[in-house]
Amino acid sequence: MSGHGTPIPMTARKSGPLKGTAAVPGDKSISHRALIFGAMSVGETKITGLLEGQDVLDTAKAMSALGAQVVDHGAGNWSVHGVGVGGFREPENVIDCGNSGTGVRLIMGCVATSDFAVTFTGDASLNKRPMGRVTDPLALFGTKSVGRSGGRLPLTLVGTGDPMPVEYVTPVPSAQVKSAVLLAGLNAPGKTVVIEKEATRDHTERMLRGFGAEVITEETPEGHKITLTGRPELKPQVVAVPRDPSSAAFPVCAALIVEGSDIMVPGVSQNTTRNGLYTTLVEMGADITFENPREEGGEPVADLRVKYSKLKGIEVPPARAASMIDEYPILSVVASFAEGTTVMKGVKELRVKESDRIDAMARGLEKCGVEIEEDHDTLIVHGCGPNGVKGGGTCATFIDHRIAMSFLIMGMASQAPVSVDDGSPIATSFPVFERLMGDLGAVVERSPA
Ligand SMILES: O=C(O)C1=C[C@@H](OP(=O)(O)O)[C@@H](O)[C@H](O)C1
Ligand SMILES: C=C(OP(=O)(O)O)C(=O)O
Repeated sequence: MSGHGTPIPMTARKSGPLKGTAAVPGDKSISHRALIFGAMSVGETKITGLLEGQDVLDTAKAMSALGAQVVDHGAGNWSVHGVGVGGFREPENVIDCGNSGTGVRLIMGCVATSDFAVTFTGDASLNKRPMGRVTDPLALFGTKSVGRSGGRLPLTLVGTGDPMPVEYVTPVPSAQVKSAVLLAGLNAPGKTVVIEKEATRDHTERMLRGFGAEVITEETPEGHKITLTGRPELKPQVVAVPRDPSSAAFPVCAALIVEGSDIMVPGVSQNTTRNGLYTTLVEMGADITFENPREEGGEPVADLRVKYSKLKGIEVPPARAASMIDEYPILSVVASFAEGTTVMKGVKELRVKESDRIDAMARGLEKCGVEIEEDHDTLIVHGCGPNGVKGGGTCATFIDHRIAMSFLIMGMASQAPVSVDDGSPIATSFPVFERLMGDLGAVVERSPA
């Protein structure tokens, strides 16, 4: 099992108006996939703007262990010399995916239909997360797995060299599950079909098409149906990774709650499977203008101008959850500064992320003087409105980058500073968070343990 490094306690204090441009790093979902699809292509894929967060670096290492040649050329420029669909070799060692659910679940998919075994592990957070949601559908191809109780890591997957094509209805809204099945289907004969009741992020479908696979998506009475034709020859691509809307959420939300702020956040995805937070913020009264709409790296993007805003609480439609699943922690911070109540229902998937995010946010918000209500599938935040958020808490982050960043953003607008016990996981998805927020005028610092 990998560790997650020495804890880094951090504190954020009430900050002056935030000003300037926040150019956030590359999209994490697309970065993982660029490396994986590059490794499954025949020839050299060139990637620019790759997110060099630990989650993605762990996927790069895994692709090397499986036989691809992965080269870091510096400044986000990478190349992957792929081995083709069905061309992976048995790794000599355990594959350690660190903190990354996306990494481990997608890589399980892409080795499931190869004729060898792979053992996977991760850090203390990843090793608690459910893997049955991926190993169950992979078993339909003929793949076997043995893990710890509850199907948790460390886990050995015994791939099959003689896979069956599969039709699978996903029982949870999860792009990771959908992607694992489609990746396994790449090396299966015939057509692999995934049906999801609620559409989840569609980067796998878009990018696989870009790499030359036949992927058909259609709306059916059963749900959103994706059909992949197996055993394509994937063709190497030049991938320009767009900026990550889930990382952009942090400076955007900081600017909304820190008085007098006015910032630009360029290149934020408007992909409807990812932009639920931005729709929600506008409904809450956020002053955000979407400038210069265009396409970047195959994704619709816009430059966001964001100004401090007086916000009101709203009820977030549960049907929007998949398109903003990683943004509920920072939304609950914004909701704390709003006037009125924000109701987030249909969010039980948050309980199986890097931490139980409903519990982690609820406990930290209470410590900072915010009144909340929760049940298994719901988080309700009673906004402090004109009274302001007291702050003053030291919040536990449970090896979860989004919990750490959310509470630090809260500290930038609270009456008293907000601390987190460990900001080290921020490096998994947003390694330049401290510098970027500091450059905007935020006061965030490493505090003595
Ligand atoms: O496919 C992906 O890249 C991701 C899917 C989401 O997870 P689920 O598919 O498990 O909801 C999301 O939370 C994660 O950060 C990235
Ligand atoms: C849930 C997340 O990532 P993963 O599932 O890849 O660990 C996230 O980044 O918020």
